[in-house]
Amino acid sequence: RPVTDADLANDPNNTSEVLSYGIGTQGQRFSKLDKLNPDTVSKLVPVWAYSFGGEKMRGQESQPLIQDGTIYVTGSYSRLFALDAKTGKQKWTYEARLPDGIMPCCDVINRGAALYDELVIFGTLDAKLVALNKETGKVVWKKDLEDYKAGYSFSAAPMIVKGKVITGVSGGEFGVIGKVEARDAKTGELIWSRPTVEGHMGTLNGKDNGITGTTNASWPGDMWKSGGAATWLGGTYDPETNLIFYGTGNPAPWNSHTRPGDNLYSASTLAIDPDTGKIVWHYQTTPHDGWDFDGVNELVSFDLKKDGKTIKAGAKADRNGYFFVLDRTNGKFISATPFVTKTSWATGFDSAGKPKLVPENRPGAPVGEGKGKVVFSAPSFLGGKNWMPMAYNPDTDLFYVPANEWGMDIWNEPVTYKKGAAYLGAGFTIKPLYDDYIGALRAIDPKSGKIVWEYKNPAPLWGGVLTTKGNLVFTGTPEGFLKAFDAKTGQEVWKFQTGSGVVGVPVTWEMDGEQYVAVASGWGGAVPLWGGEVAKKIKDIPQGGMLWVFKLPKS
Ligand SMILES: O=C(O)c1cc(C(=O)O)c2c(n1)C(=O)C(=O)c1cc(C(=O)O)[nH]c1-2
Ligand SMILES: [Ca+2]
Repeated sequence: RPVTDADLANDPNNTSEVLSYGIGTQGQRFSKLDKLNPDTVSKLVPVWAYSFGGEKMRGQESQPLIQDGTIYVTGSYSRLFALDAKTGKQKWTYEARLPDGIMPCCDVINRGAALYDELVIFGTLDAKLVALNKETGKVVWKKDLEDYKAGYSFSAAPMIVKGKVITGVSGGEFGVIGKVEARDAKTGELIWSRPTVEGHMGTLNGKDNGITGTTNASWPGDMWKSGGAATWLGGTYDPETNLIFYGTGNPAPWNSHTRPGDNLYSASTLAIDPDTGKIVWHYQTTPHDGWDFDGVNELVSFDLKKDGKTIKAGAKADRNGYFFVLDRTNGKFISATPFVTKTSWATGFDSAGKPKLVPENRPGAPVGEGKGKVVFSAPSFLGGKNWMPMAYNPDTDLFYVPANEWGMDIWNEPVTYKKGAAYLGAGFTIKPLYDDYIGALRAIDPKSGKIVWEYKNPAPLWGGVLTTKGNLVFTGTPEGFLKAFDAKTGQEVWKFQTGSGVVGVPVTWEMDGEQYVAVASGWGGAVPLWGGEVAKKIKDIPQGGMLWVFKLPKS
């Protein structure tokens, strides 16, 4: 059965399939299934598991897709697996032949695929987009997103919007130019391209489509030519406003003293017209970022019911430690509240949506050829929240945010741009803030920003979240568990040990009247590579690479 635009629009209501990253393009990660609930979840049992195999046991961040009885799940090293959803029997696999020179910053991960028509589409670490026939696994088309030798890479799940496949790029740590692009999903032909650094020209149907921003005034000199703002996490799409929401990463280099100004459109959320690639509004969560506070986190559409009104809102739990609520029709700031215990870089946000900065907590300018003043900053550059997606439950009216409590020593160093080389101009060591936990799954009331409940986890949380009509919240832990919580109270109601750290994104669906849950297990991602003292603390977590599938039996 081919996947149509109508199927994708209906994804949040179709409980027998999961056709898109986010369980619907709005990204709520809410399932309408309720057979599994706090009363029945103790009966949830594993039915099969599948090994991603070989020596390639590394970070498995993928969200599986389920269509017509088949599971499509990506694995580390740019691999895609099609499996029979009932039995786990392998239908076909695809493995990208990756060149030696790829430069992913943060492990060899992949976050998932997109389904459209007869195709399953995913991106590879050498910055290519590949469309495979979903029945056979044969390549139908393949396109270069960018030049991997310049530091471009790809790790996100693509998104389908009205017949177009929407993608970003990774590479912010190499001074690439971020961009959002739309291609004809059936052919891969480029329709529009929108750079995310002010001063660069967009394209529409092969013609110039206007310079991004008005001028490059928010960047000094030539700094905009290697300005970063990588769109590495992928976006969400809201059919009600017909807008694509895309986050942008850190400005390059990290050393902010090289680039006085706001450095638009880095560390921002952009609202983009899916038909033309024009930026309709933007909101910058960290102006003139100096801490690697990539603003890529997903903007999740929801109805904000406040003061007797219903506002078409969007929420974003940002790497900088603040939970933002915006009017998604126009980008107007509504609120920003901290969702971690310490935000040293800013004391809050004013009513216009500008951060109240703490200037002495910005790492100092390099002194001559030497490093500048070291500051202790919280959150660390790995963020109050990183890539792992939150979930929103319209019944509890709560967001469930996978947060982390950590800080860093950070300092600046001199740096010059060189194509394909790391472009940071900074050094750092990440440190835990508390002895007993780093990770915290927090239930946040979007009306007040208040934390309604929290679950504390010793290791940093690095997996995505799922919530259900059955009053449950699922997420994984690096200690190896997939866990379920009561969505209203936060009480832990179920757990299962998968054998390796869970940094995947769980999904649920129904087959033959039984509710299923699937999650990928396999420790990895940025923490073991960049986590400093935290990485040392958790160095004994075993590697892995498995898809686990569970169900609630009929009897
Ligand atoms: O600026 C970028 O282009 C970029 C890309 C990625 C990526 O593609 O995974 C990460 C980051 N930055 C990053 O800063 C980061 O902390 C990070 C963590 C992870 C991960 O998957 O664990 N990826 C990335
Ligand atoms: Ca980054």
